[in-house]
Amino acid sequence: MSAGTGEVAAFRNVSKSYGRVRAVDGLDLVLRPGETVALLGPNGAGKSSSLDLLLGLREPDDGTVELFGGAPRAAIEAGRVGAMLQSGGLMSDVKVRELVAFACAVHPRGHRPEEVLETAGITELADRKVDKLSGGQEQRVRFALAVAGANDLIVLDEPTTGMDVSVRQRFWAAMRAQADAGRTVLFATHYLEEADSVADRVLVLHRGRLIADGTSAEIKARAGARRISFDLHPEDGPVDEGLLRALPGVVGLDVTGRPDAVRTVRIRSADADADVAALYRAGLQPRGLEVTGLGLEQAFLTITGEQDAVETLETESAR
Ligand SMILES: Nc1ncnc2c1ncn2[C@@H]1O[C@H](COP(=O)(O)OP(=O)(O)OP(=O)(O)O)[C@@H](O)[C@H]1O
Repeated sequence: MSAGTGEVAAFRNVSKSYGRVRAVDGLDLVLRPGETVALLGPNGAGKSSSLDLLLGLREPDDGTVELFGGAPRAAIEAGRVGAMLQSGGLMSDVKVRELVAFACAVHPRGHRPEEVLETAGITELADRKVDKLSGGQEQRVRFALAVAGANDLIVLDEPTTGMDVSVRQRFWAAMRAQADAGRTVLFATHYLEEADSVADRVLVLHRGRLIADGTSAEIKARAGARRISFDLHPEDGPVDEGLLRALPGVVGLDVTGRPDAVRTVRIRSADADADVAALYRAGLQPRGLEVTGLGLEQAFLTITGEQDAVETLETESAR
């Protein structure tokens, strides 16, 4: 299958355990050409394990993983995939230029080494020994190795760890150029602002399960991306919590204050515009009304926190 159509990667009901730890749990996922996809999740959520499965570095216990409609190994041997992983040291006692030239030479569709050094912004490091680099410089060399050939899919595991702000910006500019060239980019990250600004699709893993999949805006909306807060005064009538809860975008509701005093209402909303309009239509007189946005970070904490609450309930009811 070509990179221009169909599926770049597919997980079909994939599970992987290490002893009693279920690192990946029933993962179903398809990546399509040209997508830039961020993989988010708390520590131990299964991000690295999923990437290892995708690259054929580990075999699933259940389910199947495909790259370009076939076995991961075949796609990798055909030079369709570039990867930048956390693990594995770089060769020691070689110069950056030599290492990059080697990666270009062995890649079935290798670029020119000078071009790769330029893309990764490491031309000035070319004559340095690989084992004498700082952590951030080493990351840039790993990046060069990931783009040494014309790949259809680039897989990056926490690529910007150790990079300073300017290197990080340069890195993402280079990555965007890869995506603009029609390549699919999949990256695991702990930096939610990177996911927010770079990815056009965000996946959230939690205890090996995919708990959210959508654009950053959709994920924020699902978490109740905006907060509406206001006061209701007792002289304006009693507070009808049922009415508030039934507003069209309400995801969460919190009402504080004594029934006979000023009550403060905080709403987590997926559609603040509709909720505010509905408040007035219902004849309420909200005072000091404020609508604030929720960042992806808060959205992420909200949905992973909600998932924890659901799992606790499930565990308790199963007892
Ligand atoms: N080789 C292994 N042997 C045993 N357990 C493992 C192994 N690799 C991962 N695990 C466990 O599997 C779970 C998922 O780990 P994984 O590294 O995939 O998560 P992650 O989302 O990448 O985490 P982090 O954000 O901390 O890098 C964790 O509980 C981890 O301890």
